[in-house]
Amino acid sequence: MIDKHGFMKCISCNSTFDIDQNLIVCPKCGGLLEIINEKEIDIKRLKGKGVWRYKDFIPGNYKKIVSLNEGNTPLIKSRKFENLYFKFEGLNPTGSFKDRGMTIAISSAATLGYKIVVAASTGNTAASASAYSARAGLKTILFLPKGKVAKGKLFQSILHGAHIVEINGNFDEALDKVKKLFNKNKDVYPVNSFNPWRLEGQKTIAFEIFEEIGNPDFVIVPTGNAGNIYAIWKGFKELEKSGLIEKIPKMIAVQSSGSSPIADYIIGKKKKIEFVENPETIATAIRIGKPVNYMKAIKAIEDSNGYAIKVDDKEIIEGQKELAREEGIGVEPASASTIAAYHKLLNNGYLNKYDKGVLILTGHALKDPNILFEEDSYSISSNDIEVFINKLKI
Ligand SMILES: Cc1ncc(COP(=O)(O)O)c(C=O)c1O
Ligand SMILES: N[C@@H](CCOP(=O)(O)O)C(=O)O
Repeated sequence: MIDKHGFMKCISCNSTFDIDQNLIVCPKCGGLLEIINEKEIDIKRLKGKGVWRYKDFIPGNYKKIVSLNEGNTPLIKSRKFENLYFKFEGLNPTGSFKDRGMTIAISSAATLGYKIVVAASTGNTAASASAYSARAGLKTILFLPKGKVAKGKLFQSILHGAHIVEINGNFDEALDKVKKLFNKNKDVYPVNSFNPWRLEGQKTIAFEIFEEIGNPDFVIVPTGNAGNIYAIWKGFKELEKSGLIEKIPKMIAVQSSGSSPIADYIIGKKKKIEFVENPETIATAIRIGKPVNYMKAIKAIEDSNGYAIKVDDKEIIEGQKELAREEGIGVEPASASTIAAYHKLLNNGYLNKYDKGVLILTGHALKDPNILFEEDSYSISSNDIEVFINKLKI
C-alpha cells in the first residue's frame, strides 16, 4: 500500500480533489485532471526495475498491481551522432510505451473494482489495454478506426481477446465514442490518455533517462494524442522540483505534416489551436487531428522552452530505414519521425551536435510490417550472388 502524497488538479478551472476520489476528468467543468505528486524524488531509496521502481512518486493507492514488467527499456547511444541517445520503448511487453501507462491505469481499474475497460485506438493503446486487462482478468472493449490500424497491433488485440467495435471514421471519432460511453455508463473504465493515471506511468521515461545520463538538453517525442510529451515533461519537472536536475530539457514535439495541429500552433505562434478534420499520414499511430491532451502538451513545450516540428511521410520512411540500417533499431513509422526531426533541427540550427538529447522511439517495427513491403523490392537474384558479394566488398 502506498500513502497519498498528492492530489488532483483541473488544468482548466484549477479545482483540486482528493487523490482517493474515483475521477478521470474534472467533475466541475469536465477539464483534464493533473496528478500532483508532493513527494520529493529520492534516487537512493529506489528498488527494483521498471515503472514500479518509482511507485513512491506515483500518488494513489494500488491494492491490486497489474504488471508485465514494463519499463526499464534500453537507452541506446547513437553510432552516428556523438550526443544522441535512443530510448527504445518498442521493447516494452506489448511493444510500445503505452504499457508504462497501462500498468497504472489497469491497476487503478482493478483496485476500484471495475470489470470492463474501454479505449479508442490507432492500435498501440488497444494492444496494451487488451494485454493488461487480460492479465487482470478484466474485459476490454475497443473502438478502432476501420481499416486504419496496423496489422501487428490489430493482431495483438484480437489475440488478447478484446471485443472490437470498428467504426467508419478516424481515431478522433472513435475517441468521441469512448467519451460518450464513459459519460453514460459508469461500468466502464476508460484507459485512453485523458485518464491522468496513464500519464503517471509514462512519466517514468524521464526518470529512467535521468538515472542513465543525467540531464539531457532536449527530448524529441512523436506526438499524436499528446499525452506522452506532457508525461515525460512532468517527470523531468518532478526531478527539477526535487533538486536533481537544473533545467528541464527542451521538449520537442514532432508531428506528421498531414496531421499537425500542435506543430502548427507552436510554429505559427497561433492564439488558438486549429484541429485537423481529416488527418492523413503513413504513421498511423500519430494520425490524430484533435489531440485530447493538447493543453497539457502545449504547457510542456512552452514551459521547457521547447519547440515543435513537422516531417512528411517520405522523411518518416527514410528515418525508419536510417534507424534500422545504420543504428540497428527497428521502429514503427511514428517513432521514426524523431530522427527525421533531429536532422531538420540540426540543419536549421535549432540544435547543434554538442546538445545532448534523446529520441523517444515509441513503438516496435513489427507492429506495422506492411510499410516496407509496399515500398521496397528486397530480393536479389541468386544467379548474381558472386557479382553481388564483390560489390559489397568495395
Ligand atoms: C508508436 C506511437 N508513437 C507515438 C504516439 C503518440 O503518443 P501521444 O498520443 O502520447 O502523443 C503513439 C500513440 O499515441 C504511438 O502509438
Ligand atoms: N496512438 C494512440 C492513440 C491513442 O492515444 P492514447 O494515448 O490517448 O491512448 C494509440 O495507440 O491508440
